[in-house]
Amino acid sequence: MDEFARIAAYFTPLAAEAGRGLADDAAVLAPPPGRELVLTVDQMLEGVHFLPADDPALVARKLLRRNLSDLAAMGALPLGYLLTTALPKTVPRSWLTAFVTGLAQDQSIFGIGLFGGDTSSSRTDIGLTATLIGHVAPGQALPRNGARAGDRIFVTGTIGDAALGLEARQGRLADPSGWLTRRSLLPDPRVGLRLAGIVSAAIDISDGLVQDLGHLCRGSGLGAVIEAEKVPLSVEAAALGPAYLETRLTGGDDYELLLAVPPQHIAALREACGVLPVTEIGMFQAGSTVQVVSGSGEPLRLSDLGWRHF
Ligand SMILES: Nc1ncnc2c1ncn2[C@@H]1O[C@H](COP(=O)(O)OP(=O)(O)O)[C@@H](O)[C@H]1O
Ligand SMILES: Cc1ncc(C[n+]2csc(CCOP(=O)(O)OP(=O)(O)O)c2C)c(N)n1
Ligand SMILES: [Mg+2]
Ligand SMILES: [Mg+2]
Ligand SMILES: [Mg+2]
Repeated sequence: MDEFARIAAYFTPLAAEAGRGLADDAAVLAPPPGRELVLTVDQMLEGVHFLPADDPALVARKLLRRNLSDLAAMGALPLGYLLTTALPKTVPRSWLTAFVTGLAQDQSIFGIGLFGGDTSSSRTDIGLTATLIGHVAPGQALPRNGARAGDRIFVTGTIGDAALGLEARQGRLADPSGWLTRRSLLPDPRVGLRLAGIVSAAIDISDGLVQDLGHLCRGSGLGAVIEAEKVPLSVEAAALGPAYLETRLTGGDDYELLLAVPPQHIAALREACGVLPVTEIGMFQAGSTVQVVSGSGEPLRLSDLGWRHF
């Protein structure tokens, strides 16, 4: 099947109205009236972001969800996406069928459609990119640079499951319930929370809690202190014991939100998050470094702060 047959068979059925049946040279999108557009792009590369044997449906969904998480960090709601695929000849049709099934599933869950994309071939590894387009009320996008000294640091959900899940998928630790593996393969982006006017800064955790907190600190011209024992962890992660603390704090792939919250807004934050757990883990302060301390205030030495591409 050549590129054009493949687009028609697999991708045209996923197209949103703005995608014009994938029949024109580009998409034409009418932004929701009175809203600002929010644009983000992230890649999924075989061997870097996913394992060659991973279920293609889950690869597709994680591709969308990693981008949806960036929209969530901006306080934006999603509209749709552009997709690029670079596939080697060896990829069977069954891979593509599963891949588009995953896309369709998350399109329906998150209410998004496909606007268009680009298809090319790859010599060896699979390369995938999604550009998500969302919208936000004018001036309400959540910045990384708005934190103030004294703002409390909150995270959604639990931290560290995905990094442990990757270890499990690579056979380096046991995951009897499958929960850690699930969190590594299929993150839950926190889209739809109404955080504008409540949080002073936001970022999603992709590289690891400590490194991404460093990005908020740099953006806001501050330092921060967090208490390691306060970082929320799942029952499954807790069962592995303290040996995995550093992995949890720096491993990344969490796609939870890390938020700066003025103390007087904490009740409003909890209200906005409803049943989604949010946990206070520390505070912003004058300075420029991220300190991780134990309950007794002892500083923790981390050998690595988080994921970085070379
Ligand atoms: N190759 C690139 N070209 C242009 N902008 C980039 C590139 N890579 C990253 N950025 C921008 O740099 C910032 C940080 O990127 P990144 O670390 O990928 O953020 P995130 O973890 O939220 O995906 C974002 O504003 C992103 O748009
Ligand atoms: C095979 C494999 N190895 C390693 C990882 C872990 N990993 C890869 S990239 C990454 C950080 C997030 O990816 P990045 O491309 O930096 O996304 P962004 O920060 O731009 O959202 C992590 C934790 C993985 N998910 N899969
Ligand atoms: Mg990125
Ligand atoms: Mg991000
Ligand atoms: Mg990154």
